Amino acid sequence: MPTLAVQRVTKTYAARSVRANDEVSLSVDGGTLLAVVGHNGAGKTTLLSQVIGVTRPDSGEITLDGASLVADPGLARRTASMMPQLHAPLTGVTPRQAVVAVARLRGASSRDARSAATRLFAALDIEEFADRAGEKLSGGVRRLASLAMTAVRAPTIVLVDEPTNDVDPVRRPMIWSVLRRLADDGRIVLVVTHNLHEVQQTMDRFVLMQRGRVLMDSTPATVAGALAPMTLTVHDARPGIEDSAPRCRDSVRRGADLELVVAPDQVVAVASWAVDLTRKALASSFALEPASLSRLYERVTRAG
Ligand SMILES: Nc1ncnc2c1ncn2[C@@H]1O[C@H](COP(=O)(O)OP(=O)(O)OP(=O)(O)O)[C@@H](O)[C@H]1O
Repeated sequence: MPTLAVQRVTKTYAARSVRANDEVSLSVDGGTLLAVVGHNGAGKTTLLSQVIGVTRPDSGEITLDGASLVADPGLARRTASMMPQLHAPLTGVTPRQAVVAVARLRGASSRDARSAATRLFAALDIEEFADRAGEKLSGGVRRLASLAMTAVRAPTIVLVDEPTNDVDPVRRPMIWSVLRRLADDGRIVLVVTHNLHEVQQTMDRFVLMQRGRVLMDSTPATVAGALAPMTLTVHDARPGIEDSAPRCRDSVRRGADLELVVAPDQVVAVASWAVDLTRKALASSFALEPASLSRLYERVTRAG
């Protein structure tokens, strides 16, 4: 299996003195679907563009099986394929022409390129748009076509920046299936996304970035195990009611709402307390939710 190693990579954009990546380190093996999550401006795209050799780190090293992608950006571009955050230029070409052309550039015969394109259009359910001029496509279909260009005859590393943006809820799982297949075939797949629910459902591992640094490097399964507590949100909670709450791990005010982190053995007591609050009109309603990556993200980024 190939291994991508990012070692203490730092990048500051001189124009704005922004330290976009600050000693970022991670190691990813082939077969891994890795999510890169974090607030806007956390440095996710900067990390990807250094892996593919478009941006050069100020310091640190990026290697694929020991070979430096920093010293040889040409190697980076040959061994990595990237779907950019912005739409791929599809003006004047159809998705089929674009995907076939990329496959041919990556060494496929004309026949193999055409059948690979057809398979991807079917997998993403965009066959009906495959021969339509790029400028006449909707934003979502253009993004799916861009993903097909990235995935066709993909090299060892696949980098994908916010693939599910503006794609409908029926086709979004198809995107994850295509990415999963790329990883299952032994590739290293890094996906920048803001969709934490999809990360929790589909990814092997995630790194959480904040202000250029890696705050967490974990797996959705670990998070689910470590976060056995539930969250109770009491809406329109009267000031001071937290004093009467049964024992809970943490409580925080969010405007008119009160949020409590509740251990499993306290769920019943806390739920009946919340029912009582609504009966006495001390709160309008409440919601009890299981632990989620979204909750963890909120907590970790607030603290970090
Ligand atoms: N070419 C550039 N020149 C100057 N500053 C830049 C450049 N590209 C990015 N930045 C800055 O570097 C920081 C990290 O940007 P980056 O695009 O890597 O973040 P991101 O995590 O991908 O954000 P988003 O989720 O909004 O896409 C931001 O403060 C951004 O404004």
